[in-house]
Amino acid sequence: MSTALKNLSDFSTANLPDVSQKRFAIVVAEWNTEVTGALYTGAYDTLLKYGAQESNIVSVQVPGSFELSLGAQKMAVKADIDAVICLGCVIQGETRHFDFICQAVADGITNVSLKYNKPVIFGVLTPNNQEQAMDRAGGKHGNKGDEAAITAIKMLAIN
Ligand SMILES: Nc1c(NC[C@H](O)[C@H](O)[C@H](O)CO)[nH]c(=O)[nH]c1=O
Ligand SMILES: CC(=O)[C@@H](O)COP(=O)(O)O
Repeated sequence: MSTALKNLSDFSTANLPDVSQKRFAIVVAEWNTEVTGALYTGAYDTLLKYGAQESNIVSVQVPGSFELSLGAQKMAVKADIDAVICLGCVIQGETRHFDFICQAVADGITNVSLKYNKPVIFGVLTPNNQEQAMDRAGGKHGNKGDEAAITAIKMLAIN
């Protein structure tokens, strides 16, 4: 498997832009809070590590990943928000509900980003089970929250 024993958060941090004056919104789904909380910590700490100011990070919770798109839109519409990071974890159940949520949130977040011409980052895990989720929220495959924060920073370098 392509991800076996691989740290998926092994990304380049060369040539990152100065984001000391940039304002970020982090929108977090409450579902699977053990996972999304770890994603949030990863994203928040990574933003600070690479130059963002605590006072320039706005955090918002939504009930589930399906609501991330509206949460992102409520943040992206604000003139003083430069980038939005969406964090969630949708775990496959017995039915096709998983498919509809994942597709809806991927499409919804993309539409918000294009509508407001701002980075809106898809930091949503879509694992088959809890173990796969934890592996990507600070486990052996890294932290998708870290990746999402770095992605937001890198996108702000594009004018
Ligand atoms: N099963 C998961 C959900 N389900 C809830 C939906 O996201 C949504 O809140 C509901 O359908 C009402 O609109 N959400 C997750 O984030 N993760 C899941 O595993
Ligand atoms: C992805 C989900 O919404 C999940 O909780 C649904 O589980 P199920 O498909 O077994 O109803």
